[in-house]
Amino acid sequence: MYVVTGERMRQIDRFTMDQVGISETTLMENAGTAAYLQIESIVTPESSIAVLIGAGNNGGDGFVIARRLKEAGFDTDVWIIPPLEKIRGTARVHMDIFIRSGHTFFQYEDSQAIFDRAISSSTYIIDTMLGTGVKGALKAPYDRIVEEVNCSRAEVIAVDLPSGLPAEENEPFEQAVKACRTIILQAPKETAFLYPYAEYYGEWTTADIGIPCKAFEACGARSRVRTENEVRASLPYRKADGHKGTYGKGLVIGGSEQMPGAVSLTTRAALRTGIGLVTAALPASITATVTGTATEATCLPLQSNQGEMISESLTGLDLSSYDGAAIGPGMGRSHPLSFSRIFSGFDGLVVIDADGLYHLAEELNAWRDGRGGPTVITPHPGEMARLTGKTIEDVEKNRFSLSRQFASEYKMTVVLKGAYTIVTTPDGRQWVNPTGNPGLAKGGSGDTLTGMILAAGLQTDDFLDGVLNAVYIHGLAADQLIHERDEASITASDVIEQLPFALASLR
Ligand SMILES: NC(=O)C1=CN([C@@H]2O[C@H](COP(=O)(O)OP(=O)(O)OC[C@H]3O[C@@H](n4cnc5c(N)ncnc54)[C@H](O)[C@@H]3O)[C@@H](O)[C@H]2O)[C@@H](O)CC1
Ligand SMILES: Nc1ncnc2c1ncn2[C@@H]1O[C@H](COP(=O)(O)OP(=O)(O)O)[C@@H](O)[C@H]1O
Ligand SMILES: [K+]
Repeated sequence: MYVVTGERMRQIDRFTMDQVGISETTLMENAGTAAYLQIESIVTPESSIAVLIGAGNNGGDGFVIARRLKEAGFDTDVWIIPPLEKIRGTARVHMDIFIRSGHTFFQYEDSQAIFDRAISSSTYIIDTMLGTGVKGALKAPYDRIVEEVNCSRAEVIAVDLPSGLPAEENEPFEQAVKACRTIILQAPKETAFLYPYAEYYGEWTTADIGIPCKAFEACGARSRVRTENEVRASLPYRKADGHKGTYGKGLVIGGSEQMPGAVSLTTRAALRTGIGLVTAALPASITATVTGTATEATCLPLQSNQGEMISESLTGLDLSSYDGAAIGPGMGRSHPLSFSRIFSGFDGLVVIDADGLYHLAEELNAWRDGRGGPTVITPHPGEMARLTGKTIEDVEKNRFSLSRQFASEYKMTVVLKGAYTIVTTPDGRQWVNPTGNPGLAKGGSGDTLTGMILAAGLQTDDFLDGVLNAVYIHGLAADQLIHERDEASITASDVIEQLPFALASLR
């Protein structure tokens, strides 16, 4: 499933019409019919339905939906919001089909008092006023109507986009329909995965309107949602004759006297994700904490000062016997640490997280040319802000484009965490992760993910599959936990102990 901007969707529509040869009239018929079939399965025969139609093609979809609802015998009132002469092109074609099929409509400008009553007495409102063509703040009368729709008790079903909401990131908006559900046409738009926009969609589904995959590829769509099927298909199996070396030997570098638990979580998560062997490189004074909780791990005690590892202990590390390393969880920030030097001659997977990202930000230029092996960074929005010199607000407003810029500039795979984590490769491919819940918004969740990424990345032929699977399964484990437990009380340790079940559910 692709994720698009409004502009990309327009290019894809145009390609489908001009190069594939499916006319706009057919696409609109498909869109309206696909949306109708979903609406029909939600509404009941007793429902009273109001379809609100705008001037553009979103309104055109509305005419098809309204025609199908009326033909099926549903109690449906159709409200055309703009003056009739504003409805042109393909939307006009479908308006004429609607009229020639013998159906009637109301015009908002002639009967505002009746409109107000209809809005307050309808059980369902179908919002086909504005879609991806919305520009700037809502003009009259849409501003007033959106307010009224949002105050009504009706269940609001938006088509493609809640009217007024932009399709892509970093677009300001003041007002939009707050839908209970949104039926998104063909491909989710970026804002379905960005807050606060995402709240306006309510629950959403997609409706296939017949646009071929080729149109997405030809128009350069590069963002997708990671699906469960893709995770299942790329999940590694244990070979009958496999041994511990087959599944990766990983080094977790981190921990401090102030934060001994982080490296323990990372190590345990790596073990539960199937790594063959894991070693924790950490200040000598905290080895007992880690071995006490991750019995299966081996330790590499490092020299420290004031409870934190020092530069000399890192430069002395011999990485030659490891397939990959994760660095950063709980390591502290008191002493300057340079990673570029220790990893420059290492061609294994490197995952950088937490305090590791603080040290990385101090020497970013040294990473511009990439390394021999893949580098994955896992910033939360605060860490991404520091890495990019932006504010957290800027990061949250530009999650797709900033990830892409950073991944390309520093040749790293960026896992920008948060609700709907986005994974971006240096060549600009992007995946939105659909799993996870606010139960994960708790200290230790990120440390867990880091261990999972290291372990999963060492077990797949392409490390990227491992990264995407780890992000998906981390969220899936948390989603499974909240079936029976309260979201607020799940911990990172619970997530780690759920991993065997989450993995089993994907086999
Ligand atoms: N192009 C295609 O092939 C298809 C498009 N489809 C539908 O078409 C939609 C996009 O159609 P359009 O590009 O016509 O755009 P819209 O239908 O979103 O709206 C454009 C209209 O809204 C008005 N408008 C824009 N900003 C406004 C504001 N701030 N306040 C008040 N009015 C405003 C414009 O003057 C214009 O009349 C999609 O969201 C989808 O629902 C579907 O029919 C499927 C096929
Ligand atoms: N609201 C949410 N919905 C889904 N996932 C979330 C949500 N909040 C946090 N997460 C996930 O939880 C993890 C938190 O990581 P991070 O902030 O680094 O935690 P810590 O540093 O405390 O270990 C990330 O994987 C993030 O995507
Ligand atoms: K709409």
